[in-house]
Amino acid sequence: MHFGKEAKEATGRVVVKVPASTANLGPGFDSLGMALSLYSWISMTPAESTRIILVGDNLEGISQDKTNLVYVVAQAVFEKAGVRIPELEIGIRSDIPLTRGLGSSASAIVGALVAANSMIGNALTEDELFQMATALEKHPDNVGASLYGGIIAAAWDGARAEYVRIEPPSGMDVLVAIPEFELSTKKARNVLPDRISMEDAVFNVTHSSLLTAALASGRLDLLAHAMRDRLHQPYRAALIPGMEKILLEATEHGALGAVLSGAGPTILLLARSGDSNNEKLVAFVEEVMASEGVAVTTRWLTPCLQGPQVQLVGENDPEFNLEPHQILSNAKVEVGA
Ligand SMILES: Nc1ncnc2c1ncn2[C@@H]1O[C@H](COP(=O)(O)OP(=O)(O)O)[C@@H](O)[C@H]1O
Ligand SMILES: N[C@@H](CCOP(=O)(O)O)C(=O)O
Repeated sequence: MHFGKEAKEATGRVVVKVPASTANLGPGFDSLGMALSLYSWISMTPAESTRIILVGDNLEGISQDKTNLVYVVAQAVFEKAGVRIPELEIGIRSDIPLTRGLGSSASAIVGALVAANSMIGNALTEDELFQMATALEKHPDNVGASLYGGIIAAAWDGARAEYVRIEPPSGMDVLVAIPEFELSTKKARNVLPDRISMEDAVFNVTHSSLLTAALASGRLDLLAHAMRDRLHQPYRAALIPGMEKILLEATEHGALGAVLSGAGPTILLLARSGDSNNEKLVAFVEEVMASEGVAVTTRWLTPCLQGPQVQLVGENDPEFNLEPHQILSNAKVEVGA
């Protein structure tokens, strides 16, 4: 039983920084994921009574009681490890906008798993965390990318998830066009058909395989061909005005490839770093979305090469007595490896 040992260890504060993720990359539905240079932070410490503090503007509507996803996931870790820590002080800050297809839920799940596990001396293995995260999220693409960083190719059979991590090719930047409106993953999965034709299934298997191999071998020239999809994007297009035109025409404006990010509504474009056409690409995307009356925020990101970074703050550390919002609201908060 872990109780005595871990309960004693769980006295300090843990701060975890977790990357956002983009899933599918076009044809790799529920399989391919890439971590992005956009982050959320979770601080966690045992407390006399549970308090959940939300920091920043991106967490509106998130529950602050024991139904909160981060609290629930942390308790699942303690239960699996045989530890009881029912009351927690949790601070959450997220630069990842919610329900936009940038993996906010996966980042919250991975952050909660890693923070809770760090509190109890890493009683669970990384693989156990990946299995738990996949079962919670119901697909391994976002959680795998947030947990391992880089690009992951994964498969889940409902019982066990396996993955291979791929180092992202160098020289590749990521442009995201984030619409103002929200689209929950649940809603965007509900529009998918129960059955597809053999022709479309073959199209996706072949393109997903080519894409995985192209990413693994740095063949950026193949992305435009390989990032096409017939499994989910055509059905989701009706939910995202402007998406179809951007996906069709982005390569004419200098993109290496363009896809729906996760379940949307964010549109993600890959481009060569430092390409002189990159500002024109932004203008093209903004014009298309504006012509559809959709307000978007465009941002350049890069693939994030590492998973969660953990900082342990001991009880005697002066930082321990700061309020979570003081720790997390500092824009420069950087968590060491
Ligand atoms: N930090 C967080 N704490 C608690 N719940 C969160 C947090 N981040 C995301 N969530 C939950 O995940 C939901 C968004 O998940 P989802 O619809 O899959 O979109 P996405 O993961 O693409 O942002 C939010 O509405 C919220 O319920
Ligand atoms: N494979 C999933 C990915 C959902 O990603 P999210 O970031 O939108 O939650 C899907 O396409 O449904």
